[in-house]
Amino acid sequence: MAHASACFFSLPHHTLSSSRRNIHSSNQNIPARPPSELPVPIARAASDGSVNLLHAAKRAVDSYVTSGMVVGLGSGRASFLAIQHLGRRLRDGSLRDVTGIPTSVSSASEAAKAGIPLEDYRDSLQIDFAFMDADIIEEDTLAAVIGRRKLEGGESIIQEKSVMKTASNLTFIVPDKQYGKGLDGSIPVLVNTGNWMETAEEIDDLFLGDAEVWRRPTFGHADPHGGNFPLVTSEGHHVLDVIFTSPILDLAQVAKDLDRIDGVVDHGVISSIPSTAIVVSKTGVTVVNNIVETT
Ligand SMILES: O=C(CO)[C@H](O)[C@H](O)COP(=O)(O)O
Repeated sequence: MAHASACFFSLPHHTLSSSRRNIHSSNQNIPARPPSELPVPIARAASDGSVNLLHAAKRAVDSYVTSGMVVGLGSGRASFLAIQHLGRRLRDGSLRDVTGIPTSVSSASEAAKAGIPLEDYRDSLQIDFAFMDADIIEEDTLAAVIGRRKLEGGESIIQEKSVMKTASNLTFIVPDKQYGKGLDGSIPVLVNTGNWMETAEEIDDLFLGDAEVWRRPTFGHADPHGGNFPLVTSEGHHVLDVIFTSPILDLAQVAKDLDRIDGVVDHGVISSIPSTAIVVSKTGVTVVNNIVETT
């Protein structure tokens, strides 16, 4: 089984000229069968929208993966469904010669179970397509936040972002309640451990009144200092959760502001790259993109 490499390099950002950016959305609702027509366990799932999560995961694979591709395998519930579907398509022979690049230890393990041939991420890789769950997606820009979840050893926001930025084509899968404008909640920020408190104070000053900054604990009691067991990631960083209590109006700007602070290594915002979002609701899925149209 391939393990995610801990060695990452700084990769070129894809840039979008804002004047050329043409955001459009296509409402492609896949009608869901009414729960009454479905077998009982699926009917139960339908009522909470998880059948549509499966539709979205299948759609990410069926619309974008073709034989011979190198595919970045995301992390999270929908990504794991997509990994399982990709494994099934490889087993039934409708797809061939696909190589998976896991974004995390858990996606590597899910892919190994699904029988997907894997390679570790490396700087020189060409990744044709990647899919990923997101914690939130900003409407229109499709800037995303990842990494709110508990990191279960070996997980790496840096690795996940490297795979996503390298992919020629990127699709997020997100529930509709996590898609919109002015969403709030936390943004994880990776910081050097030595001067973490100064870094935390600078971030606190930057977002004064809009956010609180808490160091993430490994387990147990949490407080602004990270409790008795503050988390140190596999790459040796602390995670500061910048918890926005006011709506975040411009995620790309938040990312730029964070990038300027000494001691900040990376963060969970991914912005300004061409991407598609498959937005999942109880009634279906909607596909939205921010792809630049060249004329
Ligand atoms: O951080 C993330 C990926 O890096 C995802 O946002 C996270 O895994 C979401 O998980 P789920 O969709 O299962 O709630």
